[in-house]
Amino acid sequence: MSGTSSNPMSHRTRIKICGLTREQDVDAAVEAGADAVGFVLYPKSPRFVSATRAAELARRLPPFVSPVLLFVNESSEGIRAACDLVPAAWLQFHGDETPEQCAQAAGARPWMRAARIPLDESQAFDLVKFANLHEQARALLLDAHVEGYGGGGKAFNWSRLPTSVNAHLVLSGGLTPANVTEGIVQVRPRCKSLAVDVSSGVEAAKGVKDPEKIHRFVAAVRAADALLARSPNALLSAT
Ligand SMILES: O=C(O)c1ccccc1N[C@@H]1O[C@H](COP(=O)(O)O)[C@@H](O)[C@H]1O
Repeated sequence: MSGTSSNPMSHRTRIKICGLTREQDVDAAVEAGADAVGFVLYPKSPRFVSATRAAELARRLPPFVSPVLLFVNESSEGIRAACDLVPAAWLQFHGDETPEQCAQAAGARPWMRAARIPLDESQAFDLVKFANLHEQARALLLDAHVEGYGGGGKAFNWSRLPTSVNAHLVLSGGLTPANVTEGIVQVRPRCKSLAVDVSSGVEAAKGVKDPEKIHRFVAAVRAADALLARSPNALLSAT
């Protein structure tokens, strides 16, 4: 398995803005250039929306901006019902689901699996093994291991990741306009392609996005893309 930093697919970092609950926040994410928007269908989350509400918000999306339905240990009936309401959605499994449960619940739909990476660096996490276990996932989302499963605004140490992972990765966990450029520069050379996912880092309050932070986040992602276009392995070769 080798890293694919020279892969032209990897030259534009995709952006997902997650935890949307309001029309104006969906519009702000689209207007800023998001490729995907996420709806949290986990009742314990402060960003929870029902499947009906997610469908209502998803109907605002223009072509080629994908809705993502985020589940934490949801029943297969619950997942199926939500998918019926938001037919074009990607699925994000962010709980304790097994690879088999994810694949079975998703059926033909594209899905990604959250890997919850310990903040305590004395605890090991084998991402290559995780990728092999989840080979049917279209992407692996890397988040910090926080209480409540996610949306904790905490970043793990990106330099702990293996130098080469044969998977499409979605970097998340505590990303902000101030740190996302560095996150991309650190992680993109290690994988097939990279997207980033942010929730807390572009909020004014839990479940309420700040359009100005969204714009700054997107600008910081584009700055990383420009940096990597000039020097694809800038950070890895310096370490
Ligand atoms: O947003 C939530 O409340 C949430 C709840 C349960 C699981 C995942 C959740 N959000 C996802 O967590 C990561 C990191 O978010 P943050 O940027 O650190 O706030 C992200 O993928 C969210 O989609």
